[in-house]
Amino acid sequence: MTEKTTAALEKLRNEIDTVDQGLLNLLRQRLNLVARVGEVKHNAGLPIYAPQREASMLDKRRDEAEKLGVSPQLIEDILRRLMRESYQNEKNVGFKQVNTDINHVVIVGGRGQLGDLFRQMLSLSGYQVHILDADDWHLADMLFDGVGLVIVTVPISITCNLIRQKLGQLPEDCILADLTSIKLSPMEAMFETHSGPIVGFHPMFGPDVTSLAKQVVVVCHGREQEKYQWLLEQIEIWGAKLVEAEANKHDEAMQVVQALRHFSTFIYGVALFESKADINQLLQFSSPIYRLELAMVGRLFAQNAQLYADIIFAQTENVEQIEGYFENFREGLEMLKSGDRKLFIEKFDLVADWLGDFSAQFQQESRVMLQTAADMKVN
Ligand SMILES: O=C(O)C(=O)C[C@]1(C(=O)O)C=C[C@@H](O)C=C1
Repeated sequence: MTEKTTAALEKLRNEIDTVDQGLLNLLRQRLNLVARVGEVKHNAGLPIYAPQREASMLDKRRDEAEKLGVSPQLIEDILRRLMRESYQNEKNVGFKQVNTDINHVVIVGGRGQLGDLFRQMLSLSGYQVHILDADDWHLADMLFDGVGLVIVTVPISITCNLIRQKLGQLPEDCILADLTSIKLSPMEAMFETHSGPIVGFHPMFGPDVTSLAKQVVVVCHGREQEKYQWLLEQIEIWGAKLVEAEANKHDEAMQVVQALRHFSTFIYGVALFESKADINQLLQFSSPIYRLELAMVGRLFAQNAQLYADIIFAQTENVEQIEGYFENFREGLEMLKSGDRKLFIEKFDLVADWLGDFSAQFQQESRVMLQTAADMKVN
């Protein structure tokens, strides 16, 4: 069925079209300027992400919007979206190479998604990168000859053995780094195996990101930081934020952030499957927040089972965390069975108090996400 219209409406729509075309031309102009910014940053070795510039620009545009009777949130949303585009475009120019003296780089496990992302970023920065994957070990001696940096990014379950068994003969001054999502045991393995510079990283994002701008990379310092300082600077030029952590503290946090989270999502998927839920129908009746929930579940099962098994089975402490969670569930179920609404409300208030200002912050963040999810809907 065609939508109803009137002559007056069509006239106004024509004017809107003209304004939107004007916006398009302005976008083109902005993209051209951003491309030039990319060149300048590339030559000067400046990071792709400039948080202070973003904050001051957003402040000014919000003030100006208010004076024009435009919602400040509207201009902020638009500019944030445009800046996401900028990260992408500035990346295409490549990045300044911080260390031009380093010999070639070898990524062990470089055909995995994360390895490939690091290969891309290092290549875009002018480094000579070689991949060493499961089938390439016959080339190892040749590739390790004179190597300046070795990055290990293989499944967690084989990381430590691989380091101990295969990386004992690296050149003394070669930097040995890993990208494993737990840090204590790989760091121990690297310390035992290699006597030169060592550093552990955990990139806190999926390999499907299009730019590293604003992404967090955890760094666990190992040995001879002065020798790998350039690599930290290089990662910052890619736009990522480095967060320093001690390996054991990092691993403790991962029990909650990764193992508990992914395990709950996994069980939720299992429950949907066991109850033979009709996903189409659920989607039809879903509120925006439930759509996000399904997106989280769907995203997990769209990926590699081995990867999630690796994360969930990585630390024995994960079992304790999950057992604790199971106990909370059991108590919650008792409360439900006995119809104890009072207890529910008491617990609810307790948690809300404990979250404090974070609840308001998370509510605001989720509001933006829900609105974005609603914008994506076509009918
Ligand atoms: O001004 C810069 O440094 C830019 O790279 C441009 C721009 C933008 O699109 O306005 C993009 C990324 C930065 O984080 C800040 C601003």
